[in-house]
Amino acid sequence: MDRLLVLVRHGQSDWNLKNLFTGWRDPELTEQGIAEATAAGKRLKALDLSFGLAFTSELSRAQNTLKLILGELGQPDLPTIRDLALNERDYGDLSGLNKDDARAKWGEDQVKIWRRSYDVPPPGGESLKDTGARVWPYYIFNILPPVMRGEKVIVAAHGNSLRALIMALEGLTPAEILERELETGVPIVYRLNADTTVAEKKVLKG
Ligand SMILES: O=C(O)[C@@H](CO)OP(=O)(O)O
Repeated sequence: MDRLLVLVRHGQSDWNLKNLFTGWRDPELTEQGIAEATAAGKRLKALDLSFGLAFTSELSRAQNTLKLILGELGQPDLPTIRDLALNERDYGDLSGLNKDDARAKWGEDQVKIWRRSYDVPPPGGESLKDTGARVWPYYIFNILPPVMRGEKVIVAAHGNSLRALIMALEGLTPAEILERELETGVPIVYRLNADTTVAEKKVLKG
């Protein structure tokens, strides 16, 4: 049975372009982001992939990325479940601030800790661990069952909500996840073993 799971971070958003902490704020895709999502759809189509079910967050950059991908695949009406559990990590008080301005104010090291450490939350926001505490149960109870039934699932979400998922899926340590970056609009294709571990992983870069 093909236990297929595709994870894709949304295409470039307006706030990615402006270098602003985004979190739960809801900017649109840029033209480049639209092109990235379209290209992601074409790459999945070139592999002859089609899906039985899609998941996305409550944020429009992820929803619109999914829509563009499904359009390319000729599956615009694919059943899609949206859930807050897949939203980006909440950046709290940093949301809306420029990342370079934050480095100038608090220092490179502190900003890296807020952005990439496992368990240090930014003021008023979530750490990656906090994000994992909502993403991972959602994965186990909602996403994994259809994957294991062979329904072929695509998840369009966010840099940090997907890093939290990937950490558990690939069994990465806090030190390993610190260095893991996800590019916008690049699908990661997983095939799972019968025991839910990863059998195969392919990153679909252009
Ligand atoms: O701003 C954000 O919400 C995220 C993703 O774009 O940024 P970072 O790379 O700092 O985690």
